[in-house]
Amino acid sequence: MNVDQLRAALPQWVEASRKYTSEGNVASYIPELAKAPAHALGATIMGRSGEVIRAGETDSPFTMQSISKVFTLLLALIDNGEDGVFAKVGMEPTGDDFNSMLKLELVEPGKPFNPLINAGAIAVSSLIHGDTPAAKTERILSFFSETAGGAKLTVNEDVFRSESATAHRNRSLAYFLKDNEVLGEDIDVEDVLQVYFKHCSIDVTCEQLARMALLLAFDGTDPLTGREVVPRRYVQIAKTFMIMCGMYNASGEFAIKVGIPAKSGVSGGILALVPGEYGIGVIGPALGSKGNSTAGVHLLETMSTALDWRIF
Ligand SMILES: NC(=O)CC[C@H](N)C(=O)O
Repeated sequence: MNVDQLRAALPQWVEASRKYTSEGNVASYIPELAKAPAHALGATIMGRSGEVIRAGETDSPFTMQSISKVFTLLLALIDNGEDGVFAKVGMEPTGDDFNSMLKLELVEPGKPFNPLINAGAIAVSSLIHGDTPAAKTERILSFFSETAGGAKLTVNEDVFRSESATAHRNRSLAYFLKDNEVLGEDIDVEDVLQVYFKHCSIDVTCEQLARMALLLAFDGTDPLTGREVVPRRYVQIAKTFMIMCGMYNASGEFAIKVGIPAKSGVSGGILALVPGEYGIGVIGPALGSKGNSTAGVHLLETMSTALDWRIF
C-alpha cells in the first residue's frame, strides 16, 4: 500500500474502529478528563518530509498524560546519563496496573520497576535539572516543544489542578518513594509531584504527537532538519520501554497484535511510530480496563496489519 492508498483508506478505518469506543469509558478519576467526548476517534500519520495523513477528530488538543513519560525519560537521560537514571528506576515490566504500589513494598530495594509506570515517572521527574519546580517545568516544556518541531506546547492548567486536587494514589506512591529513599533527603515530595502533574497535563494535538513520534522513528535526528535533538542511544532505551511497557500491562498483547513501539495515556492519546517511516498520533478517549484507548488500539492494529508495520 502506498501513501495515496493510505490516505484513501484511513477515513474508512477510523469509521470502522469508532464502534470500539462503546467498549470503553472515559477516565474519570481525574475529573477534568471526564469531559472528553467518549465517541471521538482521530489519527494523524506524519511521514519523513512532514507530509500528513489524517482522519477523524484530530483538531482538539488533549493532555499527554502518560505519553509525556517517554519524553521526561529522554530529558532525564540527557541530564543524568544512563547510570544516573537507572540508579533510581529499573528496566523491567511489572504486569501490574500503571498506578500500582504493590512492588514498591514487596520487592527490595523499593525502586520502581520502570520509568513508564507512575512510580517510575515520578522518580524520573525528580531527576530533571532545574532549581525550582517551575524551572523544571519550563525545561520540560521547551524540550517537548523542540521534539515537536518547535511547536509552542503549554500546560493545561485546568487538568493540572484537577489532577493535583485528586491524586491521592500518586501522592501515596511518591511518599513511598521518599521512604524507600528513591527520592533523597533533599527532595521535597510535593515539588516532585507538581512537576509530574504538570508534564502529564501538557496539551498536544494528534499532529504534534505525530511530529514527536516522527523524531523517535528517526532515532532522535529530526528528518525534517537533519538535526540531532536526542542521542540515538537514549531513543533506543525509550523505544525498548515502549515495547515492554508502553501500553501498561497490555503491552504484550499490543506487541503481538500491533507490533510497533507505542505509548498510551489516560486521556485516550496514543503515540506510535514505524521505525524509519512514520510518526503517529491517535486520540480516542474511551479506555479499556487496562487504560488504553479501545478504538485507538483497534485502529492501530488495522493499520499495522494492512501496511505490514510489525517490527518483529
Ligand atoms: N496512565 C496515565 O496516563 C497516568 C497519568 C496520570 N497523570 C496519572 O498519574 O494517573
